[in-house]
Amino acid sequence: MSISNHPDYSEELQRLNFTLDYLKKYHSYILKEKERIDREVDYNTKHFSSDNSQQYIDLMINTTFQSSISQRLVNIEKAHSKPYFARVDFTEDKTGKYEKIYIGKLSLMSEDQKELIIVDWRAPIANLYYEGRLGEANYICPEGKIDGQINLKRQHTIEEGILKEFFDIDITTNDEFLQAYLGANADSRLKDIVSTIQVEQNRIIRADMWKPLIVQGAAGGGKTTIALHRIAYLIYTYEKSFKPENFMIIAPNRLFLNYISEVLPELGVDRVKQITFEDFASELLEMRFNLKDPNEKLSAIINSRQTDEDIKRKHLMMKASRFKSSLDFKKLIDDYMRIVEDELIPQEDFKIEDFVLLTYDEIRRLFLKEYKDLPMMKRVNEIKKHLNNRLKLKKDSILSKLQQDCDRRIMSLKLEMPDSEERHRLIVEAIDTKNKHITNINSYSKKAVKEYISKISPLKPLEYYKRLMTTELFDKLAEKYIDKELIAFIKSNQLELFNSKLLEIEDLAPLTAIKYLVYGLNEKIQVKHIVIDEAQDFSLYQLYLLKQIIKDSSFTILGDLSQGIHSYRGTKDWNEVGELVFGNNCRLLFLEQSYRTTVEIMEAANKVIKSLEDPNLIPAKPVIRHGEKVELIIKNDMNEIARDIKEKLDKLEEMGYKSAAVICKTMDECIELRTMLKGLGKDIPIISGNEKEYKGGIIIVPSYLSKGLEFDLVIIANASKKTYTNSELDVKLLYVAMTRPLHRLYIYSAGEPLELLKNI
Ligand SMILES: Nc1ncnc2c1ncn2[C@@H]1O[C@H](COP(=O)(O)OP(=O)(O)OP(=O)(O)O)[C@@H](O)[C@H]1O
Repeated sequence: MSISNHPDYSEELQRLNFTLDYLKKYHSYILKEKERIDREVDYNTKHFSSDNSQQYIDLMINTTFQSSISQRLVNIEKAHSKPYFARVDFTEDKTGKYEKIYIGKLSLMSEDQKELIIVDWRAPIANLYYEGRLGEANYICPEGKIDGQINLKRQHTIEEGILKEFFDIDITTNDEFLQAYLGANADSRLKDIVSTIQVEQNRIIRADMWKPLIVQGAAGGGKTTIALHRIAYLIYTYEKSFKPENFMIIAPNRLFLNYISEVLPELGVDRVKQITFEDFASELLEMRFNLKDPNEKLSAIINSRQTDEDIKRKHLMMKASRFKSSLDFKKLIDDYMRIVEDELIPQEDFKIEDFVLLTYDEIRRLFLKEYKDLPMMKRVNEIKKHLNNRLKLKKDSILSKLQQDCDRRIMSLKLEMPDSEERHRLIVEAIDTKNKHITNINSYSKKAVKEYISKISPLKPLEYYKRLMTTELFDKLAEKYIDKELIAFIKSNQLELFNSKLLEIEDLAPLTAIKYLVYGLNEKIQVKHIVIDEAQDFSLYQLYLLKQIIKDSSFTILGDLSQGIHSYRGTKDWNEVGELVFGNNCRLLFLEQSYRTTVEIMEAANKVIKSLEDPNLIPAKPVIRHGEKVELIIKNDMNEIARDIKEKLDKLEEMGYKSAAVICKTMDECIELRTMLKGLGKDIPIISGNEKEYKGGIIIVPSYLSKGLEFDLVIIANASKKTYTNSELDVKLLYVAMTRPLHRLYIYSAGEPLELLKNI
């Protein structure tokens, strides 16, 4: 039925036109306001006088206002094309008031401030749309729980300000809206999902900010999307207490950051810190470094063409990585820092001439006990204050003691010796000696503290780390955790890295810990809530460190253990994270439903991951969206496969798809296949992980770099027995690759395929 025949059509049309008119009026009002503020800021900046404190305050307020009004203007402009996406009619039990709530991405009040024309999706009342069903419902707002009845739930499709469709629903689950959304093609950027957020996702978005939250989410469960919506929600809810700059999302690489870059602006939020762990560590360390590509290690581990020597080295590499990522390594660093701490203060009293002002024991007590909670160099600052105070306090009494000693000496000379030249000489000598002491003390006291403190010479964090990792000290401290072979391997590997002026990702947590313990945190860092995506690849040490150093910050940690392809250094069990990082004071929530792909593809991927028989790896439940069966195509060699892939990709548009990825296990295989395809006249770029932007279209990508991304169609280039094994890592890589497509999955095999694929 055409919507124009719907009994409510004219009401809905009228409402839309009214809203659009109102938005236009509001837009020109805000624009005028913005122009006024711009003029004021401009005037105050040009005529700024540092003596005028009121002017300074006005300027500060107006500049803050300037940026929020600009954001508001952008949001209003965006709302012109789609001012709202849903309506909920709600009758409040207590007052009997019947409200028609239109939900959009921003809130809009009527001029008299009496009516909400659009309610922001993040407002408490909007929760009715996400969680409530027709009939009895309630929502929680600052005034408490509001009970009532939902009389209508309606979804609207509005494009460019034109009402295309609307339909009524009960629960916001697997409805037509969601189906239409999921059936669409993959973009080169992740998109917002405000109109189709599901109940399990909504609970994560709206969970209490102050309780650390860990989310185990299936592939395609919406973790990344939800992480960004949660940030937008928290910024809205805590608008009065925090600025967007206080929120930070840590993502695996810059390509991924680019992929997610449009969601927050779409949600009307900007200035949120979006960063990789490497870049954040660089900010914390206040230093630049060259990082060895972590994927190089992974490539070496997963390379299928290996000699016995390679295999031995690979095992050592994994063990070394696991140790350097563990909390045992944290303990080792703590032990080391205790040695550093012990050596830092000079083993001498603080004195002037022979007068002891503060004993070494007293200084040591201040350093190790009194100020033990401060970073070492901050403790030194406190000690400096003590030394200065003690000097001020004691100097006069030292001087008067010298005077008294001298007077006493003169008196006794006078009593004991007859007046003689000798007595005169001795008296003059006593006075000279006293005066010399006084001059010495006066001049030395000016620099005494400085001199004492200058004997404290801390190294730079990297120097401390090098000292530990390349000397006997490491053998001594590490022997209680690991064997000699591993100690030797770690040291020689570390030396190689230092000689090439490189660090590896496992070095960043210990280095940052050293910096933090010796110097403290960069004070410009003002993060209050940290969201970590793909957190399964974070080590316990990394998570522990973030929790330790950003003390009053709260956390949302999202990941999927089934995709833990760096599990030799990453996390294998969320309960362990909960216990060891958060002392069990956290919530663990699950996203079991997968929205990305079809039932057919998800079922095939589940069969693969289930082969690991790990109870921590929970299979994903696909949303009911059917598609073509997964095709396993066996060819004789890669040349045949390349020819077939070319044919498929040539038909991409014909099949109605926009994006496709050819996924190989390793980078070497990508390069090989690319050359073959080029020889066939098909030039496809390879994603190497260093790109700053993903432009969509067709790409070749190694399995480990495809994580987090999605494509309409995916081709796994070669899942033969020779390429993949049944090892945990290989199975997870295959699982990651298989869960990237939205619509179609082809798996090729040169020769016999991996056994566990045979029954898909
Ligand atoms: N409620 C929803 N409504 C519409 N689309 C959704 C919903 N939830 C997730 N999606 C879509 O599902 C896809 C997967 O989302 P996302 O990439 O956030 O998941 P993920 O859990 O991070 O996946 P992975 O771990 O596999 O990388 C995206 O296209 C996203 O838009």
